[in-house]
Amino acid sequence: MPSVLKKLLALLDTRDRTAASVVMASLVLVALFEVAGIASIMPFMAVVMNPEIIHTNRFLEWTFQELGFQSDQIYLIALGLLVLGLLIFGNVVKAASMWITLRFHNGLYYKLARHLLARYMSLPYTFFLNRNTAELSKNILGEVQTVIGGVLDPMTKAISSLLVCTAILTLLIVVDPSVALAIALVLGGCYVSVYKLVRRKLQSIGRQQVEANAQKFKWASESLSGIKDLKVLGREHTFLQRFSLHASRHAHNNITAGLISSLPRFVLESVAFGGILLVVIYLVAQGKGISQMVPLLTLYAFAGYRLMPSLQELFIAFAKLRFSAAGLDIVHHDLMLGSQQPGDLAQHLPPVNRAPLPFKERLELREVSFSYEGTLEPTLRHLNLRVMPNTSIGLVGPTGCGKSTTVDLILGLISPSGGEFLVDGTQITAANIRQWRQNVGYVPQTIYISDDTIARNIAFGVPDEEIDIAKVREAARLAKLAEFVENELPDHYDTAIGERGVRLSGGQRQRIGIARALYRDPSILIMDEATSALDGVTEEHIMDAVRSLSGKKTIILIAHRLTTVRDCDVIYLLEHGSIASQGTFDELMRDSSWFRVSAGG
Ligand SMILES: Nc1ncnc2c1ncn2[C@@H]1O[C@H](COP(=O)(O)OP(=O)(O)OP(=O)(O)O)[C@@H](O)[C@H]1O
Repeated sequence: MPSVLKKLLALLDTRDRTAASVVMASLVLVALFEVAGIASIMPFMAVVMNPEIIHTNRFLEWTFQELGFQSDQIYLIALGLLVLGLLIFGNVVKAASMWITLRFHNGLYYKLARHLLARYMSLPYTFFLNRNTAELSKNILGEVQTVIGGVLDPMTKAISSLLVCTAILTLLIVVDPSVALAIALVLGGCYVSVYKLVRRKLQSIGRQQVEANAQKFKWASESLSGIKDLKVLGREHTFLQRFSLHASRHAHNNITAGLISSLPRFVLESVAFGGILLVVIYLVAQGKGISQMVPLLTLYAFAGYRLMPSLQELFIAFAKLRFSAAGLDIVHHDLMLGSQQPGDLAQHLPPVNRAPLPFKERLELREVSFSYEGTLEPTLRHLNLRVMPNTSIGLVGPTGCGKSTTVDLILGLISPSGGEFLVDGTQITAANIRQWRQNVGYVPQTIYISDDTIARNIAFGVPDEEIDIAKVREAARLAKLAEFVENELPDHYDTAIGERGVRLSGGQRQRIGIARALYRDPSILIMDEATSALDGVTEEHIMDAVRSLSGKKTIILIAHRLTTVRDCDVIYLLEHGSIASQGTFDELMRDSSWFRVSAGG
């Protein structure tokens, strides 16, 4: 349990800790009012049973005289109203404390989820090559919820219940130490024994729950994103079964945890009821009269009425903490990824606008090697490549030879494990990569389309008020998309195109990708198989547009169809991760047999 507290505290910054202290202070107040409410019942009942006390008790007599009461009856009514007032005010304090707690918990939920998303986004691209994105979404949405609902909330409740229990028990000890001790031992002993019995089980199903939850998210997400293939192959049932397996395990674990949490209540209710009977027998045996017994019994009954739920809440809180600790482990671990501090994320996400890194002389990959994590053979080996500004180069080669990996390196998504990536002699590192990328427009093999309008998809990620519609149109014109958008779509650039662009054809999606890359008028345009989904005529149109940029922009083209790279100034032929040959189209036709065969000549 101390490690849970340590991890939770590590997630809080100074402001959160101050807020937590305010919550704690409010909980102490609640406990004090709780006990004051209970404590005031006994004297009140004693006075009701025997109004003579008003004059025999020095304090009561003093208040009677000082406040000028006319009769015992009026005094009794006033005393009753005072007790009622105390109870009502206690409940007002409780409501205020609940409000403070809710604000703290929900504020922290928002903050942790935001921090976790920011943390993931600040991590290098290679991190995402090894992690399932459905699992990451689950951590941001589900596990952060577990930290709040399963750790912070029960912890607050445990502290509050502990305070209330201690306050009530102190009161009972003041009134009658032996009975109070017996109550504490019986009730406390029952809960502690049950907790000891079930805590391992709770911890183990808690761990299973994290895994079941991750699998649930994964299969739900994969069933829906792969729906087209599933339908065609008729495999919906298999995916549904995979989802159901984990979803039902998740439900079962929840049932077990819920049952374990409420089990002691039933036992304890009988024990407590029996306890009251025992107290009566004990008092009768001591020869106490009814007028002495009623106030004391009222106190015990009321104390029990308050103590039992608090004890039960304390138990549930501990059970929940055990069950949810694994979720906290995940959030704590992932928030610390790549850093020691969870609170410094704003610095990790690079600033949006920085001047582009100058590219005036040459881009150079020098003796570059690269290996993916978990692979035996390096993907790139001693690769040397030079690109001069405003020239066009083509990257060709057999499938799997490392073309996309080379482009990822130029984009700074991965870093070379050997050799150097230089621009005008400056090494590209994490410190200047954002500035370098300001120069680059990139069209990948598969275009990510967001469930949004055409304009927002072209000016991707630009805040609405900053979208330059003239630039959107120009980019669409260059990507041969303008005619379709302006003549065929009902709302033109404001037409929504559905999740992942389901309302578009493959070629249209590809053209959105090209327009997106051109929107900010980059000085370097990198196209990775960007036209392979297009028909020959459209490809020719787009390549015409690309050719019209030659001499004005640096162009790097990856293409399977060698005619696409025909007009490039230099074509690099990659084989097994290094440059096997380079030259113009005609030179490679002359020198490379692979090139000749691929070109069909
Ligand atoms: N994330 C990854 N983890 C491990 N290996 C990878 C990863 N991505 C690519 N590879 C491997 O690296 C090699 C080069 O891949 P790359 O995508 O760069 O080739 P390519 O020349 O672009 O291929 P294609 O023409 O088929 O697109 C391949 O053998 C591939 O299996």
